[in-house]
Amino acid sequence: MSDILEKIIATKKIEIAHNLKQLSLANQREKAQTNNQDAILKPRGFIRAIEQKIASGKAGVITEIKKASPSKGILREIFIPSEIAQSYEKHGAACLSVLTDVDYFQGCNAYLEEARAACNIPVLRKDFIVDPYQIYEARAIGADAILLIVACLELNQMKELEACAHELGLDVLVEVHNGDELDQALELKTPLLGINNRNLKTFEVTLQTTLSLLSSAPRNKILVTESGILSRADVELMRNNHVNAFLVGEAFMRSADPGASLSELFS
Ligand SMILES: O=P(O)(O)OC[C@@H](O)[C@@H](O)c1c[nH]c2ccccc12
Repeated sequence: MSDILEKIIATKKIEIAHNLKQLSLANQREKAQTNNQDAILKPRGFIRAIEQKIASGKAGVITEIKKASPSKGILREIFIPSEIAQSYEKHGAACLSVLTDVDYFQGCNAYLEEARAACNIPVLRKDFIVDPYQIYEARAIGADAILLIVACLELNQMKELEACAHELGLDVLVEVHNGDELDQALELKTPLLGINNRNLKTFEVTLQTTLSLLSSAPRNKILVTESGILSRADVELMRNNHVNAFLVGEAFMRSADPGASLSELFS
């Protein structure tokens, strides 16, 4: 595991222990199950939304709501998740990804709740998930999908977390950085496979990461290229290589009008 990831996970474990004292696992699960019975809060199909965009010949873009990151610091001073969500939806985003990590990304659960309430598209809880508690919590705050990062999980643990998510009706995005991680990710059921172009050890970003793993990914997977998509040339390079799903944050967060930048990048 890389240094920064190790640090984040150590902090995360303290956060989980703290949250468990505020709200028990049983209570968190009950909230999640109550949401599944609610017309507005029940899961919106995350994978389906991406598939529909791709089937209509468009890119399936997961647009991110992220105030800051460990590698770049503050990305956006005036940060209103509900407005950003509406702007993304209006300009054709397939889904949202909302950072809920407090300590390293300046996110929070309320941002996800606000963003989801302001739109009709599915929302991924972008966080560092290492415990089923966080999956119940994700559903309890209205998330439609979760992220599992292979670099910070054992295979058995990952399978357990995936099963927990699926039981709650959550979709799963599994994230890899290299071939070894890809092999592990293929042991999961989810068809949604994210390739992160950011090296978590050096923070170096290269789209080569996605290109180099393409030939190892089975055709039945939906590949999502993640991080460092900044220009139309980047988008074109990916689409020419049949990568049609994208996860983009920084390029939109630095823009005065995130939705307008989405249109510019993908029109
Ligand atoms: O802001 P960018 O370079 O467009 O990247 C978005 C997204 O890929 C990135 O935020 C990310 C990918 N995987 C993560 C895991 C945790 C936190 C953040 C991430």
